Amino acid sequence: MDQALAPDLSRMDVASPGLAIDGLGLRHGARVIFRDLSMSIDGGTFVVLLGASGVGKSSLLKIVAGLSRPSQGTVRATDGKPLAGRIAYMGQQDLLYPWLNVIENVMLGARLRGQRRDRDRASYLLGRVGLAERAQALPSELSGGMRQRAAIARTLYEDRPFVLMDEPFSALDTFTRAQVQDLAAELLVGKTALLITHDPLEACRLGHHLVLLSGAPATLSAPITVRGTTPRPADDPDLLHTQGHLMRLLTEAHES
Ligand SMILES: Nc1ncnc2c1ncn2[C@@H]1O[C@H](COP(=O)(O)OP(=O)(O)OP(=O)(O)O)[C@@H](O)[C@H]1O
Repeated sequence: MDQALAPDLSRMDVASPGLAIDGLGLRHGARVIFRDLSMSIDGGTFVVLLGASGVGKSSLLKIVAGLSRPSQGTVRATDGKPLAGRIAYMGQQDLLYPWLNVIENVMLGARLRGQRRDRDRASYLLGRVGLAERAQALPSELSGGMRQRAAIARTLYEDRPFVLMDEPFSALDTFTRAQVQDLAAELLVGKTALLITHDPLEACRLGHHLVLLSGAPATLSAPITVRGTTPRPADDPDLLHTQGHLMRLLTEAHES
């Protein structure tokens, strides 16, 4: 890729605001998924949320994204402005439009908002996720991992101050996963990000702070802070130490 074509994707001149999650509760029928969850995320920090399957992580992320309503509590941006329109959200389903090719899917947000589409930026991102050759393909012609990479490119294309991602790299092979993690760490510098993963290594490579959701009703752990700049190498001693600690906490949460 010609570097002259690379847009300035990691603008750091304006730091993103933070997020204030206050007293969130959620129930489905008689079942309380969580109650009174609170968390502050400083502007420009990358928080990773982990926890057992079914504990409520996606539900929490959807509430933060404004896609579902909590039974109680609030989510606010720390600059006091509305969150609506400032969030890039990538759910577990890629939600690619089947009738649009890959590059049109990447630029979908601009199309839906009636904005000018930045084809250079979309091409650059597709190159970085290894899909340059598949820009004209339809989603049905892609593998699961390729579809996920297209969805990641679409999320990063949005260039929003708040980025929420639900297991964005789960379908990727080990090598591609590390590459796309590196890209996310690079492009999300300065953004306020909340990412869900089941992979402790991924959490430790990318997160400034790691938070566990566990129990029924679920509660949030105190944040675990990982030292060093991201993306951390997989053999970084601080990373390995934190990964071991995290594994112990996840095992304890599973057994309790
Ligand atoms: N619309 C719904 N109606 C009823 N129950 C729901 C609904 N959505 C989610 N749940 C339940 O809420 C709980 C939390 O689901 P959620 O998808 O948030 O879990 P998760 O931690 O993200 O799981 P996973 O890691 O498997 O994605 C689950 O027990 C699920 O069955």
